[in-house]
Amino acid sequence: MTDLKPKTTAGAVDGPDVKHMKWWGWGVEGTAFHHEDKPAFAPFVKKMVGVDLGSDAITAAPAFDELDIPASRLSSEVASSLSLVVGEGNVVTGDLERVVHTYGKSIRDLIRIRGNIFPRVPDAVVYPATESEVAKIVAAAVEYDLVLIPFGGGSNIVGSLEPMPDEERMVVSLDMGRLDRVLDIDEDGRVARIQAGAQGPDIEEQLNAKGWTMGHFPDSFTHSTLGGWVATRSSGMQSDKFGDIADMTKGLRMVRPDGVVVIRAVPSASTGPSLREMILGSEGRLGVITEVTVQVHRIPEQREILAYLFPTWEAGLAAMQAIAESDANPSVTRVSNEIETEMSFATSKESKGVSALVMQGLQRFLKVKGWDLTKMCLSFIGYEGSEEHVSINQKLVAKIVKKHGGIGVGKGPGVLYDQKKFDTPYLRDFFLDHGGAADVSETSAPWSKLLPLYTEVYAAANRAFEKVGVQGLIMAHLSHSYHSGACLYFTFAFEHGDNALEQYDVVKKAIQDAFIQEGGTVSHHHGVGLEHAPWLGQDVSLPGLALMQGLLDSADPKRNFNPGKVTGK
Ligand SMILES: Cc1cc2nc3c(=O)[nH]c(=O)nc-3n(C[C@H](O)[C@H](O)[C@H](O)COP(=O)(O)OP(=O)(O)OC[C@H]3O[C@@H](n4cnc5c(N)ncnc54)[C@H](O)[C@@H]3O)c2cc1C
Repeated sequence: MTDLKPKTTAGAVDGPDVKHMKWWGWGVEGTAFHHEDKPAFAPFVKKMVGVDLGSDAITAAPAFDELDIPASRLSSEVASSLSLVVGEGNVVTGDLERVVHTYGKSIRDLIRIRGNIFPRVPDAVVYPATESEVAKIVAAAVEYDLVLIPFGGGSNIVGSLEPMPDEERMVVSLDMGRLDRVLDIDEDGRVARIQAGAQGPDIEEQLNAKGWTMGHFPDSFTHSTLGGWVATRSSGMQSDKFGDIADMTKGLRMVRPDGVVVIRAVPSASTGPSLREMILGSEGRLGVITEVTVQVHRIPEQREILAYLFPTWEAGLAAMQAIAESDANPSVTRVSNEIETEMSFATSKESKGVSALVMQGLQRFLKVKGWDLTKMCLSFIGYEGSEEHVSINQKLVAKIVKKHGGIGVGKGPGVLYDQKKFDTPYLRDFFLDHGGAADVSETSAPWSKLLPLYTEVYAAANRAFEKVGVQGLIMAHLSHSYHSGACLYFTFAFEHGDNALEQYDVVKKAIQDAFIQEGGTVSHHHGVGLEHAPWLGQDVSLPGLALMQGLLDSADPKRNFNPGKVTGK
């Protein structure tokens, strides 16, 4: 459990036993990134962005009692009404709880938290335990004209949670964390009914205990919820095999003021415009998702992630496309560009003894083959299923890798990648401590457009770095492959000045503009929130945006449900 004890919160009330991340950053207290055993990391960061990790932290998070948190505006009438529904201990107005529920975890959010920027904070956090309690809170939201913001794990990075700064009405954050159970597994239909507030580890523990897995593993897995995944159209790293959350979601229940929308879990339906699809990605604007029926799979007999190296980024991309076109069916296809590859090696522990010799031998071998090692790209490909399936697929992929000039480097790096995959987010807070800002932007585009898009994103980001006067780093990987194209995931970083938010906005805008200009989408899996809303009209067309706004306006005429998100209105 995260240590959520505030330093000073006059009038704070302890909430129920629901897991939250630390108020100022990613993950749990007491866990942090460090680089003492990674000798190549500090020199890499110094070379790429000029930040000196050897110096003491310069922008550590403030003490909680230094924050200026607007007082709760919850009226005693509304407090009593909500307490009647969920019990007094589950209506929390303490400052710490309200701050934890204000933002997600984007770099904008982290900078604002460290900068003591809290224009509007929820006035209360309410913890329902059942769907009928959710229904009564939804009714209260309409009756008292409250703003209700469903809260999952608070991990989104697009501004999907923050109350609008000029919101005059009372704002209630509806924390779904007590609805965290797998309710039922239909072994014939291979679907499970799961409560929306269940976090990734809750889900997998309960399913694994019965021999099943959902197979949804976003990088934020440890701190995000099923309801949040559905409400943002999330995608996990094994989507090549299991699909995105939109594919996995077969049915759901969503509470609205006029009752519960029930999407039954049938294999496929021809029942007019898809309500299921309308609710996917709705970011709390159409109602509160209480339960989702997802497809599940037997825990595979065998699971392996193998590492490969390609001589260039172009070769790596071409190999991923060829794998997508082939009969192979891997669970993960991922290839990093040369800078991200260098970063991966820089964040590895120093090789010693036999592994150092192997590494040196490999480098000599690749040089003899004519590789320029500064252009080399690291790839991970995952395999899951029966022993036979894994073996056949590894053979199919090996042929494709060879054809594209790559080589296999075995299981070792894949095992490490698999073990460390959920630790990377801690790096951002550490970097921020040292005056560096880092964030991500992701898109998807058809195979034929990926390389031109990649080239333009690089050029646009570098122009933006120059404009704001920083030495910036941008790196990329292909993270999810589809029949028709793939997701490209960019990470950018720079040493920020006093105007970090303005600098960030310039770089982020340059990248998002390039996505749209080059035929990509505004977001492959992070959703829209407030952050991506300015590009939505260009992405879905203006008539498309008007249609979406029409749906939101008619579904929520008084704008009680997370107003402002997705469409910006
Ligand atoms: C370090 C890091 C790594 C990430 N990696 C990935 C990744 O690999 N893949 C990926 O897809 N995303 C990733 N994300 C983004 C984020 O984890 C996802 O957007 C996730 O789906 C959010 O889930 P959550 O439970 O935290 O939702 P929250 O952040 O709490 O909420 C997000 C939105 O969903 C709404 N919502 C939440 N629950 C409900 C509900 N029950 N009913 C209705 N609306 C609801 C909220 O109102 C809000 O609008 C990452 C984020 C970070 C910080």
